[in-house]
Amino acid sequence: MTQKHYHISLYIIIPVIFGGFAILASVMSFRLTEYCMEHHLDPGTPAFWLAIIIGGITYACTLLILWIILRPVEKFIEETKQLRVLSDRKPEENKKKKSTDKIKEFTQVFEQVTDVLTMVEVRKYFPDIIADSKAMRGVLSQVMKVAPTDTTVLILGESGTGKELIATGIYENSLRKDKPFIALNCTAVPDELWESELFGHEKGAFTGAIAKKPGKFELANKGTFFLDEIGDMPLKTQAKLLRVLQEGEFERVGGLHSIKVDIRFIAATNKDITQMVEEGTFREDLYHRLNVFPVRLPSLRERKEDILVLTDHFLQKNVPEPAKVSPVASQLLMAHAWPGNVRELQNAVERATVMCEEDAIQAEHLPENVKKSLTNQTIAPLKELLSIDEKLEEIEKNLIIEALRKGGGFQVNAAKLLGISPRKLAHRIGKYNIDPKSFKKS
Ligand SMILES: Nc1ncnc2c1ncn2[C@@H]1O[C@H](COP(=O)(O)OP(=O)(O)OP(=O)(O)O)[C@@H](O)[C@H]1O
Repeated sequence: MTQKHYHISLYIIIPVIFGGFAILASVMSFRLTEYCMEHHLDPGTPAFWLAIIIGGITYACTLLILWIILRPVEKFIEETKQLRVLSDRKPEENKKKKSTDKIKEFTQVFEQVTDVLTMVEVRKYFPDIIADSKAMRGVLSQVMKVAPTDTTVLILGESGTGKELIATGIYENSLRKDKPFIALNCTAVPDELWESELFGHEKGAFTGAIAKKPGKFELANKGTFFLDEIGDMPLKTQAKLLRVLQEGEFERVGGLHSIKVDIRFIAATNKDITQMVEEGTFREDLYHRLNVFPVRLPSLRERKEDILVLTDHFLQKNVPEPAKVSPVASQLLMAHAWPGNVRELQNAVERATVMCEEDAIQAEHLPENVKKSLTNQTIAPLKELLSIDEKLEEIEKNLIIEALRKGGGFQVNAAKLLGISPRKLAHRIGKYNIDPKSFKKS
């Protein structure tokens, strides 16, 4: 005989049990009072004992339910706290916390687990993208959601922030990953070639059209079309692109019949496209068609936690036995504003690798503008540092970030490197809003 299993939600069971107790208590008190009145007895003493009994049973049931629910959670917390990847505190500190603030402890471990899982997810699905910072992981979790759909994505971000890398990541995690990926850099197309580049042409359509040629739209059919630097597309071409986006059809230059296509579009720009719309240099209707799922990539200045991880990544990419980065060089890399973002960093690391003949990259191996970055902080574009205190704070913040990275994200290690107590370090981490978890290696 097959056994049937019924799964009832705890949200139903627990209210039913406690509701049942409340009803039972009311019915029994009513009956008791009725009985006492019929027999001319004082209901005070029996009511007191009834309350004690029902209270005791409810208390025991609550304990049992809590034990059943919390036992696996506590086991999970205990086991995960043993993992090196999660524990950034000494065991004694963990014990102290456990007895005083259990909810806080649970929340902290759950947050750490989620953090590590997102890092693992990022590395699994985007192996070429280094994204340890919270900001970038947030972007990638958005990208993960949109990748397997056919939704049009508009990637915004300064030059060198990795827009092309993200577009490739979307394609590789999409349902069209076995179909063509056609990329077109809109800055690279001369004005007179736009039409034949996109739509292709028939033989004899114009002088020099000696044979029929398919355009990018035709090549991208059933696949993905990445329009890089879309802000540089001429207005005339924008109108034609809009038709393909809306109706999925076009004609070859010199052609008479329409060709239907099924394309997933990804566009990217480093320009302020809303301002372009306001100025009339970008079509508003096309902007709305493209802006279905905008993804904004933060500049490297906004995710300083990624700088040294990216540096290590590029060092490992260049040579089999990569050099280390000296503390002073790390400090300079952290202090630079990186207007050219990841691309500029990549070039600086490549140059340093060539220049460096020792086992550690020193300040002198870095480009001139990076070497000057600590002094340049007086005119740092984002923060407009005015006073010496602000400059010192920025340097202190950078030193903490560097120590956290070296200490693998463990505050105890970082505090030792900095020669301060973990308590002081925790205070400063809070002050500068640094996320120590993002320095942990999964
Ligand atoms: N998160 C990252 N991890 C690893 N490499 C990165 C990352 N972001 C960017 N890069 C590298 O930096 C370089 C520039 O990236 P990419 O071309 O994608 O930037 P972009 O935003 O498209 O630049 P542009 O606007 O100038 O076209 C590439 O070599 C890319 O591999």
